[in-house]
Amino acid sequence: MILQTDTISLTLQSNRLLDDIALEVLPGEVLGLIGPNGAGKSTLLRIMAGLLRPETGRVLLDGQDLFTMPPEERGRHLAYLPQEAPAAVGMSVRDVAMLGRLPHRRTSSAAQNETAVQQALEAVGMTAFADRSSASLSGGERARVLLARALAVQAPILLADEPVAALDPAQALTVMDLFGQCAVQGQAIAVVLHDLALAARFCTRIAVLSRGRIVSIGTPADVLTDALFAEVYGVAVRRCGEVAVPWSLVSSARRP
Ligand SMILES: Nc1ncnc2c1ncn2[C@@H]1O[C@H](COP(=O)(O)OP(=O)(O)OP(=O)(O)O)[C@@H](O)[C@H]1O
Repeated sequence: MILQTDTISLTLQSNRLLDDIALEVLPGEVLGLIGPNGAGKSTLLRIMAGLLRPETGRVLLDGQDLFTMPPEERGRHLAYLPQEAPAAVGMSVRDVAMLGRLPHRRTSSAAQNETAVQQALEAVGMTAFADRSSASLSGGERARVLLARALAVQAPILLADEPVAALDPAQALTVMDLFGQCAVQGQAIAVVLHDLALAARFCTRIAVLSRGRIVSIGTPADVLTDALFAEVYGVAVRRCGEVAVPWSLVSSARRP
């Protein structure tokens, strides 16, 4: 399945949050969405997930307007991992992951749902935690359970908002590698990241948002240039091999 945004714009409280965003997420790719704080990444992802209506423009799923689709059908096609989620008090880790199966409640058997949840918990290394209260988890463990909930949907499109922000380097690598495997199996993945080294390593394409506009899109090598770091983030970088390390501020006045 292909997810497209067709020149999306959104203004809230006189703020132009998104401006003419035309983007597509293709099967087999991990599309990284990067950009400074407040650039509009989460807002864009929420619109792409059908959780927020754009002011103008459309979101198309294989050519069909996402907002005309029955919510359960949309939920089977698109899995969304939010940047933050309230603690699921009173629910076990397995229960939280099972929430990912809600869009399938009329179309899948209990055994299919159970298998999907088991596979998702295993993929994020949380099988041993299945019976634990989700409220008792560490921040990184909670993030992995939320990812398991999204994986349990088994949707052709996965939209993940900062899925590795709370993870240690080994867990972050594991999750990004998992996204790569999902893409190889044909899923279309869009992921918001602040870790540009991980974006460079694992994303097949990167789109850069700044002040609600896409200012650059392409392969990591094409996009993550020194000029981009200076223009968009206002930082100078030093190169350690292939990795660009933010080193000093160049112009705080240019930052959003
Ligand atoms: N309901 C709203 N009304 C007005 N402004 C809003 C609203 N929701 C979000 N914004 C603003 O829109 C901008 C984009 O927010 P968004 O969360 O999409 O940014 P982001 O790129 O994901 O940032 P971050 O990297 O900090 O998570 C921010 O300046 C935010 O304050």
